[in-house]
Amino acid sequence: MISIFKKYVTSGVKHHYKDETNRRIMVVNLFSAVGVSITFFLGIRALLAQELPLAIILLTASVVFALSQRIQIQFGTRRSRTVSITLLISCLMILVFLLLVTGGKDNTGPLWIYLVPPVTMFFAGVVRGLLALLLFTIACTLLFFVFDESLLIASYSYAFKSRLLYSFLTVTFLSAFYEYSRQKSYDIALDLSEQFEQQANHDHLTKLVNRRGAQTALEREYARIQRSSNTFSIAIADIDRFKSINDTYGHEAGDEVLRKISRTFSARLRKQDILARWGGEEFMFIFPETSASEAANVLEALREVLSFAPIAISDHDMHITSSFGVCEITSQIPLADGIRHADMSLYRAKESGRNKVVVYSDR
Ligand SMILES: Nc1nc2c(ncn2[C@@H]2O[C@H](COP(=O)(O)OP(=O)(O)OP(=O)(O)O)[C@@H](O)[C@H]2O)c(=O)[nH]1
Repeated sequence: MISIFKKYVTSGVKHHYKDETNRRIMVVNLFSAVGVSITFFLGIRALLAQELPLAIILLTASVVFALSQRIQIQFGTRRSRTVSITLLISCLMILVFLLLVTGGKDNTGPLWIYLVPPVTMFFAGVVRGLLALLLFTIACTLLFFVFDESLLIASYSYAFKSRLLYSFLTVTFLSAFYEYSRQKSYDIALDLSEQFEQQANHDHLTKLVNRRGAQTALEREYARIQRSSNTFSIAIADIDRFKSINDTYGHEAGDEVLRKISRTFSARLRKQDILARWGGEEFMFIFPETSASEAANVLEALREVLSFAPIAISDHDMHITSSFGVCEITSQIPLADGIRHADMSLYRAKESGRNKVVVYSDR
C-alpha cells in the first residue's frame, strides 16, 4: 500500500529536473490524490442524500483533479505542468466559489475557502498567486455583497460574510509572506550550492578548472567519442625548472608565474578547448575532435609565445619555458592509458632538453 502511494506521488519525477520542479510535481500528485479522494467521497455522499447539484459539482471536481495530474504525467513538458497547475488552481477556486454559492452541506462549504491561498501561492508563486487571489477575492466580494440576491442560494449573515472575507485576506497575506520567504531561502540555498560546485571544480590560484573538473571533462569527452567514433587529443604541460623560480624569487613570484602562464595559455585556445590545472606546475589541455598533430601545432605556437615573450614578475623579466606531452585518445584505448601516454611523452620532452612538444608514439 505504502509503495503504491509512493509510486503515485513520485510519478513524473525525473532526476534531471531541478529539485524545485520535482517538488512541485510531487505536490501536484499529492494534492490531486487528496482532492480526488475528498471530492469523490463527498460527491457520492451528496448523491446518496439526493443533493444532486452538490453531487455534480463535487464529482466534476474529482474528475478535473484526476485529469490535471494525468496531464503533467502524460506529456512531461514545462507547458503541460503549467496547464496542470492552472487546472488545479482554477478547479479549486471554482469548487470553493460554488460551495459559497450553495453553502455545501449544512452551510459548511465556506470553510474550504482557507485551502485556496496556500495552494495557489505554492503552485503559482507570489506574483501570479496574488493576482489570482485578487481576482478570486473580487469574485467572492461581488457574490456576497452585489449579486447576493440573484446568485447566492445559501443564506449568510452580513457579519459572517465580512468576517469570512477578512480572515481569508489575512490567510492570503500570511501565505504570500510564507511563499516569499520560502522562495528567497530556496534561491539562497541554490546560489550557495552553485558556488560550492564552482569552488569544488576550480583552482583557487589560476581560476582554471582543477584536476577534479578536468577528470569530469575527460570522462565526458571519452563518452562522446564512444558514441561518435571520433577522437580527441590531450596534452600535459609542465613548466621547466619551476623550482628554481620559487627558490630564486620566492613562492609568491612562483604563484604569479602560474597565473600569468595560465592566462597566456587560455588566451590562445579555441572556445571548445579546455585548460585545467592538473597539479602543482602542470596543466592539462583537452582538445575535442582534434588529432594529435593538430594539437601539437597549437601547442608548438604556445611554446614559442612562452619562450620568446618574457614574463614580468616583480621588476624582473623572466624567460620561462614549458614542455608538453601530447596523446590522441581513441575509443579503443582506456582513458587512463591515454593520460599515462601523455605523461610519458612529457617525460620524453623533459629528458630531451625541455621546451619541447612531444607527441606520443609507442615506438
Ligand atoms: N609557487 C608555487 N610553486 C608550486 C606550486 N605547486 C608546486 N610548486 C612547486 O613547483 C616545483 C616543481 O619542481 P620540480 O617538480 O622539481 O620540477 P622543476 O623544477 O619544474 O623541473 P622540471 O620539471 O624537471 O623542469 C616545486 O618546487 C613545487 O614546490 C604552487 O602552487 N605555487
